[in-house]
Amino acid sequence: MSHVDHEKIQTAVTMILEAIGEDPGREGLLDTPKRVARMYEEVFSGMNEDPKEHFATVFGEDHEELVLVKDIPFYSMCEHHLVPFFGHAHIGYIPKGGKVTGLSKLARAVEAVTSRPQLQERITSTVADSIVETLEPLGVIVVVEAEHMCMTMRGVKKPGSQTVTSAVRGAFSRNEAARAEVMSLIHSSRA
Ligand SMILES: Nc1nc2c(ncn2[C@@H]2O[C@H](COP(=O)(O)OP(=O)(O)OP(=O)(O)O)[C@@H](O)[C@H]2O)c(=O)[nH]1
Ligand SMILES: [Zn+2]
Repeated sequence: MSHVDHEKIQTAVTMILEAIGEDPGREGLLDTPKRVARMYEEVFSGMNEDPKEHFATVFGEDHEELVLVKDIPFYSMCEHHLVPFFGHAHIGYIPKGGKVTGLSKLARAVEAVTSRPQLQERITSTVADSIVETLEPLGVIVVVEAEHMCMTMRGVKKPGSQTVTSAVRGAFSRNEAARAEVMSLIHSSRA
């Protein structure tokens, strides 16, 4: 069963089209309310997903050194304007006690958290806290870099501006050198 109410979205989209002076009955718009409902089902597919569930896959690998998955692309919807913001997430953690998770699970957690109306700060801290609560690592650092369409196509209109947020937990919050090392690795292959 779908987790979104398609009929409600269709009614709302029809009303928005009328409100802006469009004719929802014209040919090009006839299926638009249905399409938008399907699109919202897809882009908000993480509404009922707990990112922590992805960290159930744990390997008993004795690696108490940095694991960094960087440049994880994501798309999300800004909760203030319901327009996209998109960019990359970088996740580094230092496992403890053999609790090493599958690399793809870090990207899956990003997918779960970004697939709902969001704030960039909340994406960043939710991913970091999910890792802390499940893998109990020595440290976690999450960096998110994004462009917000509400700042580019409308409003202040500043295309190209990037918002960078970070969340640091455990060893990374106490150790400036460790933090600096991860930041340089994140940006190492950039032009
Ligand atoms: N902190 C934070 N702010 C965000 C995010 N996405 C969008 N915003 C901001 O949310 C704010 C909403 O401000 P409001 O004054 O309520 O709305 P507005 O009149 O549409 O604001 P403008 O965008 O300045 O035109 C704007 O400053 C957006 O840039 C986000 O992920 N984090
Ligand atoms: Zn916005």
